[in-house]
Amino acid sequence: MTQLQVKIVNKSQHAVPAYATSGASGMDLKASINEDIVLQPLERTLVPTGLFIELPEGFEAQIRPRSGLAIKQGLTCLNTPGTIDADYRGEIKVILINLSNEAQTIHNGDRVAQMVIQKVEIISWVPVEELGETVRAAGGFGHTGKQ
Ligand SMILES: O=c1ccn([C@H]2C[C@H](O)[C@@H](COP(=O)(O)OP(=O)(O)OP(=O)(O)O)O2)c(=O)[nH]1
Ligand SMILES: [Mg+2]
Repeated sequence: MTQLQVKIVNKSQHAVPAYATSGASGMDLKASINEDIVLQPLERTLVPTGLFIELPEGFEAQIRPRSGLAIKQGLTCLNTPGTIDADYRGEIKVILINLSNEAQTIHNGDRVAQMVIQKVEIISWVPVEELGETVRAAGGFGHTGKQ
C-alpha cells in the first residue's frame, strides 16, 4: 500500500475520511455545515467538508459522486470527477446538484461524495511534424463496429 505524507486539517467534528472496506477505492466525504442545505430540483451548491489536505506532487484527489445518493435522491457531483490539485491548500468542497424532481435536504455529517487518491503524470511536450500511424487513425465517436 502506498503511504503518503498527507497533512489534513479537519475543521469539522467528523472523523477523518477513511476507506469503508479494505477494497474500497474512495473515502467518503461528509458535509460540514451548521445548517441544513435544501436543494430544489436542478439547484446546485458548494458543500464544505471541513477538510484541508496537502498532497505530494504527482498525486491528485478526485471527488466523485456516491451511487446510493444518486439513485435514491438524485444528488450527484456536477463536475465529476472534481479535481483536487496537489498544490491546493483550501477547503475541499463538493459541488452537488439535485437532479431529482423534488427538494433534497443535506444535513451536517451526510456523506455527500467520495474521494479517490490517484497518481498523475506530469508531462512535457515534444513537438513533432507527424503523429504515429494507427488502425483507428482519426476515427472516433462511434466509428468502430460498422459494416
Ligand atoms: O470538486 C472540487 C473541485 C475543485 N476543488 C478545489 C481544489 C482544486 O485544486 C481547485 C481548482 O479546481 P479546478 O481546477 O477544477 O477549478 P478551476 O475552475 O479550473 O479553478 P482554478 O482556476 O482555480 O484552477 O478547487 C474542490 O474543492 N472541489
Ligand atoms: Mg483549474
